[in-house]
Amino acid sequence: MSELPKAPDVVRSCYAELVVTDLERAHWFWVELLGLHVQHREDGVLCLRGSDELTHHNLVLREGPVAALDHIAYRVRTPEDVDRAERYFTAVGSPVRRIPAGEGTPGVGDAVRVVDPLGFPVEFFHDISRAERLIQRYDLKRGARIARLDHFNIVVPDIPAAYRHYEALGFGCSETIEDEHEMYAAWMYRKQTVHDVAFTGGAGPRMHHIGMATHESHSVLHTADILGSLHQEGFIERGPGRHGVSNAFYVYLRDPDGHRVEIYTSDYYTGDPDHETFRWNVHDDRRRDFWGNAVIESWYKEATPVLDLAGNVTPISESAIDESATRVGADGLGD
Ligand SMILES: O=C1C=CC(S(=O)(=O)O)=CC1(O)O
Ligand SMILES: [Fe+2]
Repeated sequence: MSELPKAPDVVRSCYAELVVTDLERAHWFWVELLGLHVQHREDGVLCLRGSDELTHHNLVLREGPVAALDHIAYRVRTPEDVDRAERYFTAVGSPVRRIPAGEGTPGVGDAVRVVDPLGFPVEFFHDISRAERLIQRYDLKRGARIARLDHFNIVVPDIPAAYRHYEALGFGCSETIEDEHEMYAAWMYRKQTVHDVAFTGGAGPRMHHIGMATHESHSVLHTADILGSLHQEGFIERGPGRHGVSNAFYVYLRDPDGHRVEIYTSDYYTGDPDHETFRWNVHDDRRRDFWGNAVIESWYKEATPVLDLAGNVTPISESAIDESATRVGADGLGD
């Protein structure tokens, strides 16, 4: 097989574009409840960001008929890396579309969108509009006090294939869940934290969740308290709790369309060149919740469909393995 072109130099996971069926209802959840800042609004589109985000957005909500992931987006180091992404994904046989500045997502410059080998719609871009510095605008911080987007979690039927794809893009691996036969999950990074992307085993391609970072664990608790106060506790799916993997403090919510979001804080540094992968045994019931709390079935089974470059929902393939069927203490749902 001839040598592949050089992969693009990914800096970080930057934003996701989600299709929502009712933009006003989504505005209530993501802006009024969670406190994301509105950077841009136009007919049927909302561009939102956390307080630490210095570029145009971390989340784009676009009103449409079917709740789905339109694309996830990685920022690359240079404009030339957008060209590299186009060459690389063309060489691996992916559908590729170049999107000139002004013709794609508001605020984003020249970009390339692909359907990657895992079936996910992914954008690579460098140029994006700058935004007002809100890092110390404590007067504007509300709800979950979200700082920035931290990661994407994607559902894939073949975890080793996902691992190989992202390893080829230069991602490191911080943690895995394994046994002597299988890899059940993996967390991979380009920025120097636990992950930019994680893989959950299951029927896919589907989007499991977007992880939004907040600075303090009391903001995670405060998010749950706000929902309780509003008698909207039904939006809480899992947690609050302490993860085994990543050591982060977390709560998972489902938005009005069922899109899952994790409010996440206090993971750790992974930037040394010899950083070693920490491997959890699938039979350790502290792996997903360090206190041994059960992972409810919807967290393993439910996820968001993804669109192809034509905007059609991508069919999914079943997974050969099912972590939730592994009998492990509190969260084994199998026999
Ligand atoms: O961000 C994450 C960190 C850890 C976990 S887990 O539930 O601890 O595996 C899940 C997660 O991928 O959402
Ligand atoms: Fe996560």
